Amino acid sequence: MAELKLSESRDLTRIERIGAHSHIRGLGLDSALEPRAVSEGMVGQTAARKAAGVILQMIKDGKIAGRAVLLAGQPGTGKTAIAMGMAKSLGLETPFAMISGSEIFSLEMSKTEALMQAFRKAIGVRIKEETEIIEGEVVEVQIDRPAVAGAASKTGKLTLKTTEMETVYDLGAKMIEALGKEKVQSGDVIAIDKASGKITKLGRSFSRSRDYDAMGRRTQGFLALFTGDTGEIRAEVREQIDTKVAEWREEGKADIVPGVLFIDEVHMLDIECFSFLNRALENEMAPILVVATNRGITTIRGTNYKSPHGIPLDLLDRLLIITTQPYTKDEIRKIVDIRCQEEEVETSEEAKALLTHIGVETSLRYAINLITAASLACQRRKGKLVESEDITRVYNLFLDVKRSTQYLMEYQNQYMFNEAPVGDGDEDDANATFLKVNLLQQSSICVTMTSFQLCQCRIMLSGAELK
Ligand SMILES: Nc1ncnc2c1ncn2[C@@H]1O[C@H](COP(=O)(O)OP(=O)(O)OP(=O)(O)O)[C@@H](O)[C@H]1O
Repeated sequence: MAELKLSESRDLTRIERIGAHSHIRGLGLDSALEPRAVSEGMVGQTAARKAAGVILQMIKDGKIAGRAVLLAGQPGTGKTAIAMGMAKSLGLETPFAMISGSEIFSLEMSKTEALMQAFRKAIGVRIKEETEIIEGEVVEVQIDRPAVAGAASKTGKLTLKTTEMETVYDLGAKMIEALGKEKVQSGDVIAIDKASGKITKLGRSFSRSRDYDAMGRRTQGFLALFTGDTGEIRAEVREQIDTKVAEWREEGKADIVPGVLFIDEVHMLDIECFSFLNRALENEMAPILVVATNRGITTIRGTNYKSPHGIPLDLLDRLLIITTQPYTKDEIRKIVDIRCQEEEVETSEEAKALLTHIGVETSLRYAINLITAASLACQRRKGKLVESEDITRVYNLFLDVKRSTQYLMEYQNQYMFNEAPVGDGDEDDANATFLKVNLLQQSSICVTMTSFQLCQCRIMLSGAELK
């Protein structure tokens, strides 16, 4: 029974979720910030990765505040992947906060408060603490037991050996208790924090030649984010925290570490938020703002004006813009390879080639999504290697956007509230134009599809043209 439980719990702990970007481990740059073709899970997109690397260097140097970067590009061209790469390269010491533009509308607080909290999450305070640590190998612990129980508190002696010398320390009741709790015995290697009396067992000494620092002074740093996760924070509380942090900075007890705030889908913000961002970036403690969008020229939310990416021109003017480019077939193939590995799906070369073809004809995301689904299809037929037939099976089960749109166009009359262009005759209607453009874009893709699909597409196109 006990064995069963053990194996059950072991299985449970082995479950690891694989996210859309879990294969990204950095930006894949060398020490001269030159992008390697395939590195740290990153493929291609070299110009954008290099530009992101320069920003990263600026962040690491800590010399700039309030810079903002825009990652702009078509859907699925790796904008979020690059932002994740930046986050991974920064390491744990630099805060990285990530939100999606739409999140700020769904929280129980004002939009600007939500943005303010996101900003503060991306700013770290490193508090420097000088502590005295004694580290060494325990030679002997000697505890004097009081003659009558409870008559007086315990005392004792601890002999600690370092490379240079052996030192005997007098022990008080607190230290004796701490040694007991850690079950410290002769031969253990321990560290004692003199200020708090905390004892940490580092291990056992096998050879007595190890080097230890006795009374070494170390700077212990920790990062405390001065933000709150629960509801609105009153302005006074925020001010009090800021005053305290300013005091610590003056006394040299703390450093401010501006990190990175990444806002994905930035076009979802509205004019008030954009105005807030303009202002917030002026602050000397402001983090680096990285925003991403896949929108073209579109309406700025909250206004009737259109602007590139739906971002007001004054904010756009402050942004360093990095564009991402569509992937080549070869790059898609490499990303498919990496994802198959990441999702632990053994896939035949032929199946990978088919996935690549699908990625080129539909979208990279769709191709990636088919990997795990195809692996399930493979398991069903008790196969060991995902083959083209598995890919074809799931390709027929799950539609990509283009085939789904085709289907919609065909059966639109049977749907509720459809606003498709057929028959309404209004040339200015935005939806109609969008769908028409969509249809026209599909025509080139359909050519490579089956003759049945090609025929369907022609019918639809002629329908759109007829109107
Ligand atoms: N250069 C790359 N190297 C490795 N994987 C990538 C690369 N670019 C994209 N991917 C992967 O492809 C998928 C889609 O990319 P991603 O989500 O980054 O696109 P995006 O540009 O943010 O798209 P959208 O505009 O739709 O948000 C993700 O799983 C991502 O990790």
